Amino acid sequence: MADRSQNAPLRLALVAHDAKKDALVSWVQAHARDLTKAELFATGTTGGRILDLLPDLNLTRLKSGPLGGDQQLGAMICEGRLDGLFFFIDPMSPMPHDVDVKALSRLAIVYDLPFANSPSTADFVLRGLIADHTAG
Ligand SMILES: O=C(CO)COP(=O)(O)O
Repeated sequence: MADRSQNAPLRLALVAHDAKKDALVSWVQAHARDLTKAELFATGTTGGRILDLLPDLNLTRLKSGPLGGDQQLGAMICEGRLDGLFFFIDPMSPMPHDVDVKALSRLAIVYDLPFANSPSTADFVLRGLIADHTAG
């Protein structure tokens, strides 16, 4: 994780493809207590779905994924402005913006950013990030 003050909130990105949005929203709801303390960034439609349910979260909505939101998050990764990426990818449907999906995933790997693609992995990644953050 980037070297930051223990008091600074975790900066987490939330993204889900349409078939996975329900799963991500449920996951966010289940972890709302922890996520309330974080600074959240989401692609446009995903962020809207989350804020419909949890309007008090500190969440910044970026462009929709296919309109550049994935690339905005990629830029944030390059600039060291994210501590984790929760990207629930739909492995069953072809995506017209597959290049953006690949680019975002690739940058998460290039920069060794904690990166979760499913609810069970997301549980572990969030727990690890919080433990690491608390340990300072
Ligand atoms: O397509 C996405 C990620 O590749 C997600 O974008 P939306 O949250 O705008 O649907």
